[in-house]
Amino acid sequence: MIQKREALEIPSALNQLNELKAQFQGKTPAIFLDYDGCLTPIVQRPEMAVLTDDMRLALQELATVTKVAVVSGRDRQNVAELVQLDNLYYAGSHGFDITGPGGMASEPGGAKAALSALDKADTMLQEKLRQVEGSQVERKRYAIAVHYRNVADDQVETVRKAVDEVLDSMPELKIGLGKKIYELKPNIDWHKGKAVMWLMEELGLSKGNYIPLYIGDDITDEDAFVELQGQGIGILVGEHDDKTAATYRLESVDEVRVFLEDLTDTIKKINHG
Ligand SMILES: O=P(O)(O)OC[C@H]1O[C@H](O[C@H]2O[C@H](CO)[C@@H](O)[C@H](O)[C@H]2O)[C@H](O)[C@@H](O)[C@@H]1O
Repeated sequence: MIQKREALEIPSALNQLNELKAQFQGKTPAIFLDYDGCLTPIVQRPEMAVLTDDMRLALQELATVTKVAVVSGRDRQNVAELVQLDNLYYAGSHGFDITGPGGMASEPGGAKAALSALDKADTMLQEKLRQVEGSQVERKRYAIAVHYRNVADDQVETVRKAVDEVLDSMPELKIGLGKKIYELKPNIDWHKGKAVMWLMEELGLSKGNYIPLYIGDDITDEDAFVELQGQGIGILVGEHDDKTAATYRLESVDEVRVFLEDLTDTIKKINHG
């Protein structure tokens, strides 16, 4: 039975570090990280969310001691270019498009069939929203984010209506919600949680020596928190509009970096017995 609580009811990962690490039970944590709101703060536009050198260094160090994957709603190529580290795994479009070191590349959710619907929806949305000031249509390979962060409050309904109209004519797609975005995604039972478990299997991490640890801030990260209850650790950054299935929380992107730096030292000790 999945447990969900208010974000403020769950303990801080930094305050309860020892308790959290006890759950590793000698296993090495494999690290799965969301990008926006986790590795970079939420900002006005997607192209402004740039990774700091400090965070990049923390990720680089971590990837020398364990497997590290960025699991993002962004386009996979886009997020890989923002992170700029080639020893990480990247799952883009909410886990539909995955690459990793050594030329690893896979699209395990089977989203290719939705490509032409996404192309059509992209064109329709660009057309419908051209007049809505502040709106932004962000095409990813296997999703479209319609941003309304910079849209006047009384125009947000117009954005939603345009999204619903497009979806009405496209059974291949479904809606997803996020922070000031409506997302159009393939209408397939695949999400970040399934992508995490797929990576655990594919990388041979499910055999008992690794425990998955996922950090994220948004509603789409809940699929991963749900998947990991009882078999891993979920950490929510900040809060979103709903209850969470994560078991710990971190306040901010800065706290994520501090936590990851500590984790690198801990994993070094685990790996050296
Ligand atoms: O799964 P994530 O890596 O967290 O990606 C989720 C969405 O993040 C981006 O949008 C969000 O961040 C923007 C920059 O801070 C912000 O302006 C926007 O309001 C947020 O919703 C990204 O642009 C989307 O494609 C991702 O789906």
